[in-house]
Amino acid sequence: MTAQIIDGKRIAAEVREYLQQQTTRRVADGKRAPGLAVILVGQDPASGVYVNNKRKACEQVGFVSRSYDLPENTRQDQLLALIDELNDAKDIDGILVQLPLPEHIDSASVIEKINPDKDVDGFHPYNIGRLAQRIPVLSPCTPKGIMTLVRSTGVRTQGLHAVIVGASNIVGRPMGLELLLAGCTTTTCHRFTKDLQQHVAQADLLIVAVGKPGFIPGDWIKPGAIVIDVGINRLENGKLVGDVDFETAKEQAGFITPVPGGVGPMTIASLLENTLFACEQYHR
Ligand SMILES: Nc1nc(=O)c2c([nH]1)NC[C@@H]1CN(c3ccc(C(=O)N[C@@H](CCC(=O)O)C(=O)O)cc3)C=[N+]21
Repeated sequence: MTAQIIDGKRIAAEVREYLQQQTTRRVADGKRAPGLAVILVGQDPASGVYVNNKRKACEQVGFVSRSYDLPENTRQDQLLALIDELNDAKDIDGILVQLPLPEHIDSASVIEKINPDKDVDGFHPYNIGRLAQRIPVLSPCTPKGIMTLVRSTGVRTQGLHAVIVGASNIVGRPMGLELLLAGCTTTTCHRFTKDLQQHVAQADLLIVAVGKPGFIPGDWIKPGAIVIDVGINRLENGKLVGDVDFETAKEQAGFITPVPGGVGPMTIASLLENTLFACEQYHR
């Protein structure tokens, strides 16, 4: 069996097309375009690439993007003051602070400072709490994008056994909530999980977000499973690979996302969806 490739790049482009139409309509109606502020602290090269992709995507759909590139030695109180200013800015609907932040800044305090109505990353405890209670919400972009990718397969999610490998704040744990709400039976595996292989083998839907190249070998995967690879690992030869061994996995899976061109572009499309949602809900 050879898996169908879930083309995240194409699906993300379709989402952006829709958002662009909505934005054009808003502007034609005399309303302002959605505005996103993107804050990057320090010079991490990978973060730089992602942040530029976000800014480009914003402009492409007609949103206004405001960029803040702050030096590595920015103090926490300076960053909090900037967030305060953006919380009050009438033309800004979304505030994104790229993670990870430098060691001397406490990310939790920064995330909690963002007005939950402008928290387009969906990381604020208020929004995570709302997600847990199934109240419509700004939800974390990567899990949100993954739900769009899973829906694109046409497979009904109710009753599937979903196994998530990785329990981070930004992917694994909110992913578990999304899948639970979609009617899956969910298992979340993490560094202390015993016999990971046995859990992976049970997965009708497998989500892997650990950040280790080729961490899941193809022969662990249940035949016909939907496999979503969140990892983005750059090898020494410059090649980008996921956490799943793609070549062997595609012989087992029913559907699989590639890296690059899978979850990454969808994460950005979901960020734009959240920004339009924030604009329409809260700052008409
Ligand atoms: N506050 C915050 N929000 C985030 O959403 C956030 C973050 N911090 N920190 C880092 C992670 C990672 N992330 C990606 C976004 C796009 C691609 C992406 O466009 N990937 C391309 C390849 C990009 C490349 O060439 O390196 C692809 O998979 O095809 C990847 C990763 C968002 N994150």
